Amino acid sequence: MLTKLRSQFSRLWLKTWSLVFTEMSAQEIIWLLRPGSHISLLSTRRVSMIVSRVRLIAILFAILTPLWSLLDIWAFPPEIWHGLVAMRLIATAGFAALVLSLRKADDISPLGAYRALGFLLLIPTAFFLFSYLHMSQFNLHGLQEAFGVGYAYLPFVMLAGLSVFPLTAVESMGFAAPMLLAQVAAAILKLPILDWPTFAASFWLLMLITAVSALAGLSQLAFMIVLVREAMRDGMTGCFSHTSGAELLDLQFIISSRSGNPLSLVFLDLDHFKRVNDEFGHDAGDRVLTNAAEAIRGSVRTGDILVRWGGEEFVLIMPNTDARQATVAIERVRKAGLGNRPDGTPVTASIGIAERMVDARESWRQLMEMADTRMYEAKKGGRDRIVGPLATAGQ
Ligand SMILES: Nc1nc2c(ncn2[C@@H]2O[C@H](COP(=O)(O)OP(=O)(O)OP(=O)(O)O)[C@@H](O)[C@H]2O)c(=O)[nH]1
Repeated sequence: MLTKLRSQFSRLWLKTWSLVFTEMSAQEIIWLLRPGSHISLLSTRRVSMIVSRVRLIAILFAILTPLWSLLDIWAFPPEIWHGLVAMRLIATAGFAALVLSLRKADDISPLGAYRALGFLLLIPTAFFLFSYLHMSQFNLHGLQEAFGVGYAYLPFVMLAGLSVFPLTAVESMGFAAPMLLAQVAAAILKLPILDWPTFAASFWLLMLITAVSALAGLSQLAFMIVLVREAMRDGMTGCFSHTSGAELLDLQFIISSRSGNPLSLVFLDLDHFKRVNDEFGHDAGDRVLTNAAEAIRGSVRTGDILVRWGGEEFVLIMPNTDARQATVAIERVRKAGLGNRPDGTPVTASIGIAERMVDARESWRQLMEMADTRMYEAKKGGRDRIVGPLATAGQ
């Protein structure tokens, strides 16, 4: 029942937003809804953006929160400002602790980013509740009342602040919910400043601000998704670019080491490619490259990752594939062909294969070096052949 409802909601979400974000694919629009299926490159960029913004806001608040005490001292009698200043100092310590905990932002996980953002919002939410509770014990008039009402605006500021984070719709709702509940709690505590008509009006406004913030967060995320997609792919061949390929390989190496599953890496360098450029021109060379990439992709599993590593060099990352399986797959690629040169002769490649376990490599760079060395062996051995950890397969 719940699954059916969820899939119906996803379909409705897809239909609605594909009218707005026309440049995004169906999968990318689902990424705007919830983070579950985000690709790792998007996750890492999002985590670092969330964390750096949390850090910036926490630094600002760690400075402004104690400074505001001067106004409290000026506006309120000691019995009120004593409590307020004490709470401000606790909040400042919280913000400072948050900044310190985010010093090493490089190795923060998505969960760590959630925790940081949650903590950033928790401090003012708690401050709002306690300050309101504290001030409700006093009868405020004139300027003091104006200052007191000012405290009631804190949830508005916090909810508006959510808009600076590239959050999915589900995340925005999740982070806004405790602040909305804090507002409800403040009303239930029957605070003197907040009567029911005022509460209803302000709650309505809070909901509107939440919706606008969520929309702003979604737009940021949409922009980020498009940027990541463009940076990820090599525009000409459609393969993963060198940078994203290196990140994906790093991730696959970690997954493979943890799970104990094999990971094969294939280095393919097209043979005598310079001659195509020299004899038929650069455009013909580009077509040969695009056709070769297409041919490789067409002959391997969908889970395999094809990267354009350099000019006429391709790297194929094969998760859960041992050296024997990789050799079989690459033989299949060679058999299917890599397309033709403009003169009709088949395109060939010198291929090096390395596998994490059988080659006992400790990092993806070592594995890459091994595959690269073997590719050169294949070149030296006469080209159009595979050199792998098991055997050398020639023409
Ligand atoms: N058309 C085209 N050519 C490129 C591109 N990137 C690199 N190249 C060319 O690829 C050629 C690679 O030449 P070499 O490294 O000498 O290799 P090769 O001619 O394939 O010879 P072997 O690798 O030894 O078989 C150079 O001429 C580059 O200019 C590209 O995007 N498009």
